[in-house]
Amino acid sequence: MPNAANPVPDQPSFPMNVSVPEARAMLLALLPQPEAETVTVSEAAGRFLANDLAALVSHPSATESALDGIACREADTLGAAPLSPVRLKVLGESRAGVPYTGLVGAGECVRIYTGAPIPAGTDAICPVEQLADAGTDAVQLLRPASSGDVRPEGGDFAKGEVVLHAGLRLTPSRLALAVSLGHARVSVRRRLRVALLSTGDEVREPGSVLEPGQVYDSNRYGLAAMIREAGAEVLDLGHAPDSPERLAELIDGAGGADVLITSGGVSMGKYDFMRDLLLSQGRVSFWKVRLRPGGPALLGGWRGLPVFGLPGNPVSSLVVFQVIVRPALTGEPPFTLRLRAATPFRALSDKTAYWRGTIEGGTVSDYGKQGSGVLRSLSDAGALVIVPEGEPVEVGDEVEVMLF
Ligand SMILES: Nc1nc2c(c(=O)[nH]1)N[C@H]1C(S)=C(S)[C@@H](COP(=O)(O)OP(=O)(O)OC[C@H]3O[C@@H](n4cnc5c(N)ncnc54)[C@H](O)[C@@H]3O)O[C@H]1N2
Ligand code: MOO
Repeated sequence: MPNAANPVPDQPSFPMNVSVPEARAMLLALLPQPEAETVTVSEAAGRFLANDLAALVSHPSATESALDGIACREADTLGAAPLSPVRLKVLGESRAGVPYTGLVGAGECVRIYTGAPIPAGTDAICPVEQLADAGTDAVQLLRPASSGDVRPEGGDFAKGEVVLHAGLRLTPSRLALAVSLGHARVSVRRRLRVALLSTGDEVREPGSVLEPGQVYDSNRYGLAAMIREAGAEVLDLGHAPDSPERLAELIDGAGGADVLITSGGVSMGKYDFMRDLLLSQGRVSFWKVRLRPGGPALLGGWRGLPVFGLPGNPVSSLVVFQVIVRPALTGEPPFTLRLRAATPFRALSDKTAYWRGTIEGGTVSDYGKQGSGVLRSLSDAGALVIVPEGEPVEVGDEVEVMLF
């Protein structure tokens, strides 16, 4: 039945009840590919690579020791044991950055430190813990030296090898890798500019005094943090009251953004203006996605600007961001793992459910309070359990889980 307050057209001009993958793909199709820019590696943290990165050097740059000890010939040390130690003559030392340049022969060794190149003629390491002192010029090995404690030149990557691929996000470990490949500056995509607007007469700034029925604008702050975590820039448009005119004015202020994300006002109530505003002055690409929480999500456009309308319920807005918007902004599919269910999880007949779950001992349990207004469920539970349409989960079943 159409709702008299905010009727849904009998024959809507836009798709309704799209699937989660369809919603992601439709949003992705509206986002621009930001230009490439060259920045220093310090500035590149969290950005997306525009080009493949090849190694400018090999790592290790020489065959080197993984331990502090001595470098020698493995064949000389076979059979070494505490009761039958092998004695080797010490010729000198090899330090990281200051290699030993001579040749090591049979019955000889060189003191060596972690990361130092192994001298010519040697192929194995014996750590200091397995050496007995035999004066300044000799050592006794209490066990054979091992070629496994040698790191071969280029064993991590070889000069010229493509190690990081275009599109990858420079996480801290990848940034460290880019530096170790020899890059001081890298070509990355400009950060997407995401305008953010929350709506609703009852929504108030943190720090203000609430009247009954009012709520703090938790969505806008949570979403801003999630946008930044996704590697994008936030253009904070603040908060709009339930007035289509004021909403339109504020949306017009999103100039220069690549996409606008709004919170609230997408459902069926008399004061839910987002859909009709886009229909009358912009366009609607879809309304409603087959997921819970977050079913009333909306995608459309406003004078060339893509607009994604998140539902106002606090859990719904953050979950829809994580499940649909983040993958489109980052190009990364959501990271999921499979765990056994320690409790049953209910299925919905026509929607994928993202129930809050608690992970313990390698299993996941129903958090219990699954209401879309129970914001603390996301913080307490820490996981979203993905239950496909019409497929209830029994105890012991494997389920797909997103960490949150
Ligand atoms: N008759 C129907 N009613 C509702 C339906 C429906 O299908 N038929 N869908 C429900 C679902 S599901 C959701 S989700 C919500 C989404 O509604 P809106 O996007 O229109 O959100 P609002 O009405 O503006 O607010 C809902 C709720 O969230 C609180 N809120 C809003 N903004 C914020 C904010 N920035 N920070 C914190 N909390 C916020 C708001 O006070 C309300 O309590 O609609 C259901 N209704
Ligand atoms: O999708 Mo709504 O989030 O169920 O409350």
